[in-house]
Amino acid sequence: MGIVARDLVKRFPGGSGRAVDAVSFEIGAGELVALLGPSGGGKTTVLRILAGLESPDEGRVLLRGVDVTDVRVQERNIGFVFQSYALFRHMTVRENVGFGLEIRGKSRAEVDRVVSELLALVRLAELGERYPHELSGGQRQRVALARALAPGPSVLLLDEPFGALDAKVRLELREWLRRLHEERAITTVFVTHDQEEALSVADRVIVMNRGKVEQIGTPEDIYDRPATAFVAGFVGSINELEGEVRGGRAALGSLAVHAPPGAGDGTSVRAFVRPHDVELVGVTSRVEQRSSVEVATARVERLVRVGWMVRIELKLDDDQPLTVELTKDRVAELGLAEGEEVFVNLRDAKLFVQDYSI
Ligand SMILES: Nc1ncnc2c1ncn2[C@@H]1O[C@H](COP(=O)(O)OP(=O)(O)OP(=O)(O)O)[C@@H](O)[C@H]1O
Repeated sequence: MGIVARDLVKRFPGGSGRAVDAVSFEIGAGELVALLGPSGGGKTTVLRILAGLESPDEGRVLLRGVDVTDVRVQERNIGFVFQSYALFRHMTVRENVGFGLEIRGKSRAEVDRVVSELLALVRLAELGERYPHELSGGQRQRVALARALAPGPSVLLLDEPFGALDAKVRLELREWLRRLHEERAITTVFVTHDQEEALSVADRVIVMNRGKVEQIGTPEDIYDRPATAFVAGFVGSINELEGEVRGGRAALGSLAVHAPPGAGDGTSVRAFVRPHDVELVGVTSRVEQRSSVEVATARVERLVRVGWMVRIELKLDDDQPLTVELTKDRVAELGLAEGEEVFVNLRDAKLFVQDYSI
């Protein structure tokens, strides 16, 4: 096992409760895992406890099978990269990457060899003599990663490593991190509040909220089988509908979907619906027949064009909002316009009765 966190608890003086509340997980050697959650959820604190920068009030940390809870940060053999990990400004790229090796007393030849190898790995071989201010943000983060990798850590911890970069660079670095991981397979944990980043890069995702682990699973588990209402709402959903079980069906305004098993009539339910699970059948005045008994009517409140996608904000008969995303071509084909009435249908919904999920 690469990393084991066992029942970690952390309270901060003056804090209102537990910043980290009985957090346990196991990360396999060579796994790439995302710690995902909203701001203040406890992700950074967990990462700092793994690193040894913070000590837990309770619980243990094991790295490669060894209990390191009481081992100092310098002796944990960990590499870190933080969001704004400042490089040494007066040092070139090569000197920055080699710094950790120099202070460990490695020979000049050894430092040169490792630095060249890492600069090739992070695709910066040509820029070794530059200074940090002569690099782009994305290049600087790659230097920070090379520097973290230089001493040969067994674990790499990244705290929002791409958080400060613009969307395009973030996307490139994500792919690059995935490739780097395929080449090196160092056990890696990265913190992010960006669900897309977590789902597209990680082997597994740990979702945290209010100091607790909500779910641990593969990106598919998290997206397709959310364990809690929090996960369903945080990952991928922008529609939340309320309703109740009636006649064996979950009635969500004028829509109806399968009811959670065992939920009797009158049970209140919350449904989370992905925008692509809403089917927009057509404009009522132009559709001859309802294609299914489950189809409901809704009014188009707003059409928001975002690149080649159009976000369609609907209002159901009972005034609950519902958002659909379609391509521009599909919107043109359907002849959608604000103020029109349309037929909608739900292909899928994640239903929760309090904490109970199906
Ligand atoms: N040094 C500290 N002293 C007091 N409270 C702290 C300290 N560090 C974190 N906290 C509190 O602990 C809770 C968890 O914070 P943490 O930074 O771990 O969350 P996070 O999920 O990483 O959020 P973010 O994405 O905003 O960094 C928050 O309520 C925060 O205010």
